[in-house]
Amino acid sequence: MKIGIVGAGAWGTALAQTIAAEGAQTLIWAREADVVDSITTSHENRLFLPGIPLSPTLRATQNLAELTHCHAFLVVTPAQHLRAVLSALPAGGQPLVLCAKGIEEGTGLLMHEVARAVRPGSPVAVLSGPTFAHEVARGLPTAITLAAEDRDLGERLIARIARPHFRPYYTDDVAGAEVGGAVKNVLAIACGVVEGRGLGQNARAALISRGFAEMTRFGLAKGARAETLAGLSGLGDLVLTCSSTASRNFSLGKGLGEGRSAADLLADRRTVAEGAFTAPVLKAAAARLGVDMPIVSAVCALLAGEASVDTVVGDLLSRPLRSEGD
Ligand SMILES: NC(=O)C1=CN([C@@H]2O[C@H](COP(=O)(O)OP(=O)(O)OC[C@H]3O[C@@H](n4cnc5c(N)ncnc54)[C@H](O)[C@@H]3O)[C@@H](O)[C@H]2O)C=CC1
Ligand SMILES: O=C(CO)COP(=O)(O)O
Repeated sequence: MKIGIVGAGAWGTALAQTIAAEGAQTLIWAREADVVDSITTSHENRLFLPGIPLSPTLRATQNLAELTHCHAFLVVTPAQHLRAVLSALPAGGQPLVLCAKGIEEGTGLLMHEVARAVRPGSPVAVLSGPTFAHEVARGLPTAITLAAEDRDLGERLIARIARPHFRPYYTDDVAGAEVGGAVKNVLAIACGVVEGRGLGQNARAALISRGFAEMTRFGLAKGARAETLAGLSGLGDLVLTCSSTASRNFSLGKGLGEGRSAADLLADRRTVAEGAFTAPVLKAAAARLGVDMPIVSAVCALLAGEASVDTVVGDLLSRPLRSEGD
């Protein structure tokens, strides 16, 4: 199965490197000419994954039509660009493995729902978990969830992309895998705020736990299974991104906690902090479903500049005391 990678940010490059490292010719589509040039001539993605040598068997192109002969696509563009990129992919019913973590602005759709709308003839899978790109690209041990309703497709994809250091685990719970990845980005912003404002490790642990309760409530309302939310793509990724400034979402939150504005922190950046886009869409989706997500709402207020850090923290701390399971 020849796999084409669509999107050459940090994550697309790390996945391409994982596949190409064992000698398979691998083709990656990059939007930027300088990224194509950098991968082709220096075997490095200097813009999005600097300092990590890439396999010479990895070839980059700026022309999506060159991917026509691939048998499956790993689609690794940011969530808000998925629809446009899928529309521009060459026609064909190849399976799509969706790797973005987010919810679409305007529609509130999960990524697999966008893919089904744009390419109804293509089977869909989701790849999501605790996977910092720079670690995967260096060959450090990583486990990840691969979700597909069609078990046979899921197992064929897993057989194709698994490596000794890169272990996909199968589930048929596509919505569950996507909800975890989308929601944890917003919660990572909140944990970054705790770090930036110096609120302590207890507060961070409380946010992870109560954030996970929000993720679970929302996920169950979207038809996800609790076991998926407690797995690699949910709790696993939540713990990773809530613990490290290697996370762009956590770093964004840290800046907010230090008193900088979201507009300032997001201006001119080339890398994506998905939680900033997902937060307001998630808040609206939760309201439609009648799901209470106070931490997500607090992140929205901070991102919109509607309230100070101290105000949103005070509001969270003054909520009525309640049972843990509610
Ligand atoms: N970096 C990581 O460690 C991981 C990232 N992801 C997810 O992968 C997705 C891609 O993130 P990264 O590779 O980290 O991106 P990145 O932040 O490294 O690079 C930005 C990407 O956005 C693309 N882009 C910018 N404007 C665009 C447009 N108009 N149309 C299409 N593409 C455009 C760029 O070409 C580039 O590929 C995100 O949803 C992210 O949450 C998932 C797992 C790990
Ligand atoms: O999703 C990720 C790791 O699993 C990357 O997190 P950030 O997008 O916050 O950097």
